[in-house]
Amino acid sequence: MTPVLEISGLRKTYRSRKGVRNALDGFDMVVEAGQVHGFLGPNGSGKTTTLRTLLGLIKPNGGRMAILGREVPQHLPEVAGQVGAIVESPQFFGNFSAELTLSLLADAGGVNRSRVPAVLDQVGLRDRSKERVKTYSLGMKQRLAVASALLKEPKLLILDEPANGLDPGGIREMRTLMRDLSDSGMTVLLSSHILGEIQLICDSVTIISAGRRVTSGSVAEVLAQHTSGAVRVRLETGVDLLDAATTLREAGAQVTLENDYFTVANATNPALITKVLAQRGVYVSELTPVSADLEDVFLELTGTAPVAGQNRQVDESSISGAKNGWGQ
Ligand SMILES: Nc1ncnc2c1ncn2[C@@H]1O[C@H](COP(=O)(O)OP(=O)(O)OP(=O)(O)O)[C@@H](O)[C@H]1O
Repeated sequence: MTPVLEISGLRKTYRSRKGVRNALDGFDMVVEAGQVHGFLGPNGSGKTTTLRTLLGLIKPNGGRMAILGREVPQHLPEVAGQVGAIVESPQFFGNFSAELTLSLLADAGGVNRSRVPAVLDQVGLRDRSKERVKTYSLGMKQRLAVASALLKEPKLLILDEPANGLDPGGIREMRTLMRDLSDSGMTVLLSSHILGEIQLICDSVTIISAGRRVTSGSVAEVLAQHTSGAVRVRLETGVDLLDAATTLREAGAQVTLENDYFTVANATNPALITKVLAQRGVYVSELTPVSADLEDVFLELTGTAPVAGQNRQVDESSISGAKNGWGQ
């Protein structure tokens, strides 16, 4: 099936009196149909530039982009009707109700007003739709913004930081809304730096750093590729943890002592731990991989600066294997 969104080798250079900045340095991204796709990156990594370029608001310096199989910006007029986007926080008139706001937006966009109650239902604002927008919480205003993007029944919905500034309740509502939209068959591209949320909401992710993709895939794949590599070790009760840790350290392991267990970093061959300890008559009662969360992966990957002028994506770089079982 044709991906809903394909970007390859996208470049954008900003020139100012202070010099030249490569905001996008050969960026690649693919979003498959029906996914809620998280677009993650630290501040200034190029997320907004990517989304604005995709929507024809900025002219790229190179690369290729396609939405629903059509090259953009050349064919943007043909696909624009199938893309809903909120890239900058929309401003609403506080004295208008949500219903009036959406009705006027429907008129302006050539959409039948009969869509208004439907989108109000979709975002859960039907009950409050006759109240003035200035009485709304930030979360409700965000949902109104999403409602405005849903008026034309898009196949692809692009949201830049939709959970920004929301309290936990607002984030939960936004999360439910994203899932409901995805269940209805829509593809959602969500830029965010709220990693826990992305992990909960998204099926797949692309992580960008310094204008390049540093990893992509399903959330599970990304986490699996970047397990912390550490294992947690518990020993039989009564065994001296410090002694056992010293034994492992002497054998070359990186050991961190905790209260009633220790962790061994980069343990590519955990059997080595049991073997070294058993040779000293110490037996392991538990050996568990320490799982990484998206935040660990994000920090690890976005901390790796891409090499200037090198065009390939960072996740295509070769990763050198562990040599001695301790990952060193
Ligand atoms: N109009 C501009 N002129 C010059 N530089 C710009 C311009 N817009 C963005 N940049 C620079 O391009 C880089 C990418 O910015 P962009 O806004 O795309 O990042 P972002 O990932 O969306 O960041 P944030 O999460 O802070 O919104 C940054 O270094 C930014 O300072």
